[in-house]
Amino acid sequence: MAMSTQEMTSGQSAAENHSLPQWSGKRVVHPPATAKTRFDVIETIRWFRQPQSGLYCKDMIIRGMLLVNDDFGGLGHFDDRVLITRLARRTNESRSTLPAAIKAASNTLQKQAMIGILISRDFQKLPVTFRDRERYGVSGFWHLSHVFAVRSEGPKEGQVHTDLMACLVYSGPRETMWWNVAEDETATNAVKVLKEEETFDKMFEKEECSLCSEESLTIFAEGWVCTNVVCSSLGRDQSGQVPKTKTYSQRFLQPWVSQELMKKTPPPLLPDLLIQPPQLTDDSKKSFETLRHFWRGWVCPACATLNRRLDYHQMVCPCGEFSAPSPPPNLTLGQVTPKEYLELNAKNKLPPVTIKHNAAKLAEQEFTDNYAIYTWEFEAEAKVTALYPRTAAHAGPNGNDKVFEEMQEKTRSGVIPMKRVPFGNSSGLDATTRQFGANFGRDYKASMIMSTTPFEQADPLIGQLVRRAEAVVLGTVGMNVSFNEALLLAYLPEMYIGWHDDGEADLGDTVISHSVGGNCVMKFAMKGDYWWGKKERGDKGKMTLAPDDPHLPGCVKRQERRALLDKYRKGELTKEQYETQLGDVVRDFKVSRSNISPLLMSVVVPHGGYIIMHGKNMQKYYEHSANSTGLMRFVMTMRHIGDKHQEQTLTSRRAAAEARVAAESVLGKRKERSECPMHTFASPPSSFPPLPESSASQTQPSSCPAKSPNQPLPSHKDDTSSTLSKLNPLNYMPSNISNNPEHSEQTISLPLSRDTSSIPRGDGSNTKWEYPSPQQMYNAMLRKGYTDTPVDAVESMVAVHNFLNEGAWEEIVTWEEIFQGGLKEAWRKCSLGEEGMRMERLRQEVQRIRREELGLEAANQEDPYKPELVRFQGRPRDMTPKAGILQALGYVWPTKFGSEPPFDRHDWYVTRRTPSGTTREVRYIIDYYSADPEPTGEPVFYLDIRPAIDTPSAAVERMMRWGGDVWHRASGAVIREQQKGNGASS
Ligand SMILES: O=C(O)CCC(=O)C(=O)O
Ligand SMILES: [Fe+2]
Repeated sequence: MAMSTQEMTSGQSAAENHSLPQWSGKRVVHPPATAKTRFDVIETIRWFRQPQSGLYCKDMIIRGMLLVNDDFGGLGHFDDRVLITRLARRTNESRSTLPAAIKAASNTLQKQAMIGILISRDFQKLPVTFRDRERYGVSGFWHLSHVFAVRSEGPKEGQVHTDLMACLVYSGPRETMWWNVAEDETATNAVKVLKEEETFDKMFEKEECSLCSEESLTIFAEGWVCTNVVCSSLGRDQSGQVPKTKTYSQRFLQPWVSQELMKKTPPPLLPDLLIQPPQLTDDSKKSFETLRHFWRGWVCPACATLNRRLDYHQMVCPCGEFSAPSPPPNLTLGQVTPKEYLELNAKNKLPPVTIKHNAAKLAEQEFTDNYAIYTWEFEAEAKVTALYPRTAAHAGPNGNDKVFEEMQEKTRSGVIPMKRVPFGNSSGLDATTRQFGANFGRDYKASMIMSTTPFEQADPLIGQLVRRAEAVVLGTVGMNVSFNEALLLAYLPEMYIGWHDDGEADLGDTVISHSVGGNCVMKFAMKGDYWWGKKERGDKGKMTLAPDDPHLPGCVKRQERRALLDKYRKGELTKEQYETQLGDVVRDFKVSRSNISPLLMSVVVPHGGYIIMHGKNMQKYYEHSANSTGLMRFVMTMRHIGDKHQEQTLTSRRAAAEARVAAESVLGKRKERSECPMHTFASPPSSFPPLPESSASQTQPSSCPAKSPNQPLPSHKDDTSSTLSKLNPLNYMPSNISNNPEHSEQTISLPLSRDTSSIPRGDGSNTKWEYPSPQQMYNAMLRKGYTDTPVDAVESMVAVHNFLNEGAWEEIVTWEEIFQGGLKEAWRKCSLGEEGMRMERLRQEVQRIRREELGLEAANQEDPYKPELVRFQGRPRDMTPKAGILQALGYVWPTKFGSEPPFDRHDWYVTRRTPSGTTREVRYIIDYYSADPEPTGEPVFYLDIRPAIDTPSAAVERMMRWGGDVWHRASGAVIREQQKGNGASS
């Protein structure tokens, strides 16, 4: 088993022979480093990758261990010189990494490699010798002397644990070790160095294993066990039994270390971090690479504390003695993205896509000037659309390159602050995200705890990218989504995001990410629960198979599982039998991600690329992860959180056309599917939308449902229109207005249902305009800054609003009935007078019903063209005090309104079919007036509605009908009658 010194030395890599750490020319000796918790060590020393596995393995050799509190296990033993600790565990129910641990332990033994052990200062069971030195957080280095397994019965019937145990012998601190303390006589003397002629073997009684023929040492006081890590009777005695009592034999615990081992040069434990302190000046790639650990942790040169790195911008030690602002240097794309990828893009070749298990099939592909667009489908209604940029999408003042540059500047300067934040609750309180992040819009709590910046206060770049992403989603997957949340992540080298889904409750189905800077590899897999069988928490928190295990298309052994489930449902199997048999069916299925589920697909996301996850089961059944490969990468993922049903497939031709326009400005012109991408690339790049100069470049909202991709997100600063017009859903009420309570002080819950108006939409969709729910109305008011809106007034506000709009529409329909047949016909109708026209309408209605009863075709003139409302525009006048509106809308009814000017004005655009059969748009002007309220307290409004004088005929129309403006009173019937009596209605 033993190797010669020569072999051992040559086994060490040159990289491990570092010189001693230097801090500003002064050697830090005492203490070298200290950490309070396991997480501090893990965050600082990249070797210890995970909080749960305090082992550092490299090349399948154990190089370091981390001990916190009692985590060396119940079977452990710790005295001044001997440490027995668990390396890995396996139960008969779980698939674990035990074989890998055995291999690593075996290699470590064979190479007699030294193991650096770090012990947190919280460690309770430290023996006296170490307690003195515990403040260093580092115990020194140790050798692995034995590895053996102990099998024991678990708490459950039939459950068997196999613990892989390691025995380590203290080899003392060494001069050349970085953590060397000046002199530690106690510790050094504690090690009883074996004489040259002594060997390990001579110290122990041995037995030969009947299976592997290896001689093993007596470990337990009661007997021998085979300690050959590759023997199948590992941990058993000669009769094949697991020893019943497990007391370590005193002889086994005797401290010793060989002369040979003492001669070995130990590897430094923190080579990069300590030897290469951050260089903050040079912006070359080289110096950035040398900073590769600075995202993790750093050692304070003043107090030698291991500090985690949470802030993107600076390092400040709690000791108060040291701080170093360390913005990462601005990087060029050549530095962050492997050259070949940039060239691949330039040549218009796609980055590689790996599909495993035939799990995703290529459903669609499309090419535009700026992107190649591929969509893959998973079997259970989930899709991934990837957009690979062409050079056109990178170049120019507005391309992805510029976005990357601007991102760097804004995150460096702190305009967009990036922080690492605590995870949710899954990984322990102390864990922080493996990326820097900033959230905008709604809270996104799926995997991390992060404060959020409202869109209105966010840097314009964020809004611009959100709008662009919305256009991309519209133009590619045809979804009209208003994203209300954007998570910006920044990845430095070695940063990543682990397996997760983006499926926060009530999260929209479509999630898009836009990546700039370095590449990343994004992976997709079915969630383990669905792959192996859907688990649920049963009695006493125990996980059992869900009786409705969906065995999705593509899951492991689907047919067999289905058959078993059928039997179970028919009562032919008990739940236990079903679970056992299902376990047997899936047990031996080999997967690449041990005990989770196999990789379904992995894609390279290049600089400028978009990934759209969509389909209703994407987040439910599948999960994804992303590993960045460049030196720096930003990715913004956008989601719609909250309102369900916000995403609508574009049905109308008009909406689709508008979407196309918006999308085209980002994607460029579409290419024929058959067209070769190499070929189409030769065409000149289409105009790319400009980045906004600043927040001042906000544009007025347009009537187009497809937002301009460069339009920043709404901000109340520029909003000068009245409350009424802001709240009017027909008047650009933001389609993404939330239908959930947003205001922490909202104590009364408001209805979420939305009434459908009687007003047809003029977009060819054959649908009616929808009014906002009271909750939406309230949210809209809060968004506009009217935070003192009384909640209990909102429902009446909505009612009044809807009523006003219905009244306005009724009036417009009347105008249209008169004038759509042309002026001549209109004159005939007008000459009948108002009463006459009412009679005429009644006559037509009776005729229509009679014809229907007789089964006759509707007569042309009896089935007039129904006008449709295309769009609205609020044109409030100066005097629109908010208080007046609130009063008018029903909270505190004022006793007098007097003769106030109109409190709001709208322009409504309506379709009209002319006698020649063409359709044109007619504009109506509506002035809203309020009047004295009813004695009962009901508010009274007047709407003055007339066609705008956009054309000479409109002027004639107005004269013809009234000879002037008409007052339409849009209040209740009683009021109408009363007004009529007073002669005020005409
Ligand atoms: O880094 C990426 O591209 C993935 C980000 C992601 O999955 C997320 O933000 O949820
Ligand atoms: Fe995600």
